[in-house]
Amino acid sequence: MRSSVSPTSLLDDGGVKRADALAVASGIPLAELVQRAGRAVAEVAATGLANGARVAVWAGPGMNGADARVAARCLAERHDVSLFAFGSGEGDQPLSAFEEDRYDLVIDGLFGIGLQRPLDPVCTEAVRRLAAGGSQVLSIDMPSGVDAASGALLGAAVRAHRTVTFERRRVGHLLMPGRAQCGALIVADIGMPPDIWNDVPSVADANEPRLWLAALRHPSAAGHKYDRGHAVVFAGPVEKGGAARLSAMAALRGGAGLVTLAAPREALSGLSAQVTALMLRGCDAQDDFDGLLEDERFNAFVLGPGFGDAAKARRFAARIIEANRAVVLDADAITAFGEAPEDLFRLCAGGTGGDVVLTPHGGEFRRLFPDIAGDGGLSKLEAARAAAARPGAVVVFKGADTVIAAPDGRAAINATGTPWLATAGTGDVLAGIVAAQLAQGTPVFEAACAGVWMHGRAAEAFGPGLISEDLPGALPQVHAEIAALRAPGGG
Ligand SMILES: NC(=O)C1=CN([C@@H]2O[C@H](COP(=O)(O)OP(=O)(O)OC[C@H]3O[C@@H](n4cnc5c(N)ncnc54)[C@H](OP(=O)(O)O)[C@@H]3O)[C@@H](O)[C@H]2O)[C@@H](O)CC1
Ligand SMILES: [K+]
Repeated sequence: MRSSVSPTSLLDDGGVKRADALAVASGIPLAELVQRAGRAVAEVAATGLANGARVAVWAGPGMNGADARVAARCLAERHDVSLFAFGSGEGDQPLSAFEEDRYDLVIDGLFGIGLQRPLDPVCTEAVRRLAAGGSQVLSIDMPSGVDAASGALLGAAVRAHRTVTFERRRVGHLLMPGRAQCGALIVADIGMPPDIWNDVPSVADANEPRLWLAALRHPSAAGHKYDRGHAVVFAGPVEKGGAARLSAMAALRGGAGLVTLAAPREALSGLSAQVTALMLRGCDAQDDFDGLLEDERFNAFVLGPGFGDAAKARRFAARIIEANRAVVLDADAITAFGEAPEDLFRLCAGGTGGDVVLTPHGGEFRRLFPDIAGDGGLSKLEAARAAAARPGAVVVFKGADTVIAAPDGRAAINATGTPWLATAGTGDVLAGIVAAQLAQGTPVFEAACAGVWMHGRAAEAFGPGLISEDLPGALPQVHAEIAALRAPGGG
């Protein structure tokens, strides 16, 4: 847990409470914070609402409900507002009287970070009625029913079109399924004194450029291709060559100066018909492989996409790690250790430990870390963090809410990407983009974070209809975006 909160920081309940306490100690009463939060909600709510629009506001028993009551009072100046109360506190009607289909907007202020248990039957019934109708829904802080600490649904939960939170996001805003329940997330500034954040604990970060921008190596005008490293992607049998080729293309577009596809000789002619900027090299016997490792210019490796042969994958992985070279182990290279993951962990512990990136999706994660995956009490963030500590490698736990975790406890949750990324070959591309960062000398955690962000951003830039082959071609736009952020005055 870091003790200094930056804009990428994600807070838990304790962090929010600490921020509140420090703000109070600095002279802002809690009631004033609630006023500011409520006014911020009203401001977001009013966007796009015509005068006289019908608005239903749900108010729960805690401060989430208090925010809702302030918002209701502000909105009542121009709109037709009905307040539905649950638990203590006044309202026009009890929540049990809520009927759907009559409102232009429903504001959900039942529970925020204080929700610790499933919604009770009255709230559950209101959520069911809301879901059955067609109203726009704005949740305050968290959609009620979602656990702010993990993004888990505690039972029935509001599905919002928009969620407005305050100052800093919570883990549940980024982890699925909570993230999907939030809809569009708006972070409102409620004027917390900036210096309080030095004393607020952060549980993790959102994976955004400001987290790793300063660590990226960037091509310089006077630079040479060798300055940007030489990545090697191992290919397997010819019929699986597409995966390694995708990975290698992504490494090149990702910014590696040179990329070599190292393939069995029988696969070379098939590959050579389909590559131009990539270099090819035969790699069958141990001597071929040793030759690669002896040449220090090859400084980042990708092993796994379309590789096949599990025994060979284990051997290659062992030698690369023992040689302390940066490597992304993906797909077949992860599966190869599925029977005996402790062999992989031992290897990582024996090497530098820092320059190994494992990129499991859910199924591969379960095979490598069955006990962690089987612990239903752990969020995806906690699972990734526990996994990274075990082998001493950076773990990229993939999915719609990819978590990147380092052995030293740093962790980030990704927020870029589209549902179109769930298609064959996108994982191969990700491995290549991460390798490109490693080849350029970016430190391993930042390399993994940047690669994951760029991969998702490339998918967003391409848009619907994406297939994995489109991703490398979308990377130039992403590089341009990053370059703009680095320019004086950028982000
Ligand atoms: N800095 C910031 O970000 C700021 C944040 N602010 C706002 O404060 C919110 C957090 O407020 P909070 O701590 O009062 O918690 P909240 O979510 O209202 O719920 C607690 C209440 O619900 C009750 N309860 C819980 N579960 C229940 C269930 N299933 N069924 C029934 N009851 C249940 C629980 O009762 P208890 O568990 O004690 O029995 C308690 O009464 C935060 O989300 C944000 O909106 C701003 O106002 C200021 C600045
Ligand atoms: K809420």
